[in-house]
Amino acid sequence: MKQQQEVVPAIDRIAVMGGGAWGTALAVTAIRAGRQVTLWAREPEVVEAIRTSQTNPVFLPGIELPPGIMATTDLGDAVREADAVLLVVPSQHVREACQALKPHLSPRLPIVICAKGIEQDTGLLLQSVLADELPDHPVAVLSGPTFAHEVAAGEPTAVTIASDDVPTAGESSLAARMAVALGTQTFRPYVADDVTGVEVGGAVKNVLALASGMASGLSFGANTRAAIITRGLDEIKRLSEALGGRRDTVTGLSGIGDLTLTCSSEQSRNMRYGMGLAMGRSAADIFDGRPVVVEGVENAVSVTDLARRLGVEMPICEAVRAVVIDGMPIQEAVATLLGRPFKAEPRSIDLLLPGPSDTTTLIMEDRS
Ligand SMILES: NC(=O)C1=CN([C@@H]2O[C@H](COP(=O)(O)OP(=O)(O)OC[C@H]3O[C@@H](n4cnc5c(N)ncnc54)[C@H](OP(=O)(O)O)[C@@H]3O)[C@@H](O)[C@H]2O)C=CC1
Ligand SMILES: O=C(CO)COP(=O)(O)O
Repeated sequence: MKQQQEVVPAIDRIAVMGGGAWGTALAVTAIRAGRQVTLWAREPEVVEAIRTSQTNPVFLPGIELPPGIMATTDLGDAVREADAVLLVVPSQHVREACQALKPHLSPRLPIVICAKGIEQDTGLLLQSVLADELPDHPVAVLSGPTFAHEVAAGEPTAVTIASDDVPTAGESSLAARMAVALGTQTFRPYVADDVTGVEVGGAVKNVLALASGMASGLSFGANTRAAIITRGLDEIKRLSEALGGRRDTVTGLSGIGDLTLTCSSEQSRNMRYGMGLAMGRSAADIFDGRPVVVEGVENAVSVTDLARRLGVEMPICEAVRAVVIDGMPIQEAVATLLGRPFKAEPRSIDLLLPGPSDTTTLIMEDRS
């Protein structure tokens, strides 16, 4: 008997869950790509502003939104007609967002994780949070070097979209279909299948950006930043491999791409937060009292908890945790980091290095 082939519908109607900077920028992108877009936001004032003035002054000030974004505070309305949902709430709220979404979703509606992080209470990647809460829904992850303002302004940007569904003959993977749905001349998705590697890159780079910001705040220059990026990439690679991610994913947009971006620009909230802390400023002062997500703070805990459990060494992330969670003075954290025994690069090579008792104690200069 001839088997009937499943017809996979094109993705045209997109629901965006989250009216922050990134959710709004992705809604703009989807409109530019010719999609129908409904954006759900918690805040009635965000919805009102998008409807009446085509702006989101709370989270994306200075950007005029294109016409066509339907905004709502009603989740059911947002996803009723959708062909796919972009999940763009902060990482620690992904589980509750899935629980809220669940009663409104049609069967097998694809979900695209656009947040970057690891759940603190469980140490789970967000794909596993979705597997817990929405097990019957295909999942993709969108990540990469993407400051929301630049994306919304239409500046050329490249991203990774990953899904690990195995396409059968004549079908494309979810990641490939999402790439077609969202891609434009200025927003260029690259398709991948290493969901774990892509997720780990996005979660860990936020913690490393705090370190880069702290270094800048201490007036350390380009050498220190390059060291943080390079050795930080090694931390991403180790954690990713321990979780089953592919080795070469770190060289892509969601790895070195996003890490370089976030560790090098004060547009990054994580980098700015680290800088501010090193200059003795409070969180409220750093962001002028605005509601801003700094993923690296909670993720300093989730990343290092997970790494400890897996026996993966992540010294820069550990130093960031010591500062932002345990209150260690930044100078002391830097001294601890630099005072470790010397290491081989790459770690796999067999070099006879002196043990800790032979290692000279490095004295940090006081730069305050
Ligand atoms: N901004 C960027 O350039 C990029 C951000 N990302 C990632 O996107 C995610 C969202 O960040 P971003 O949009 O920038 O953050 P914003 O700070 O701009 O906004 C966060 C949004 O999430 C909402 N929110 C907070 N808690 C909940 C919750 N429990 N349920 C539902 N919504 C909630 C906020 O609403 P409320 O004000 O009511 O709390 C707000 O609308 C993060 O994981 C970030 O790392 C990824 C790439 C680029
Ligand atoms: O993820 C981002 C860029 O890719 C945004 O970084 P911040 O959250 O540090 O602003």
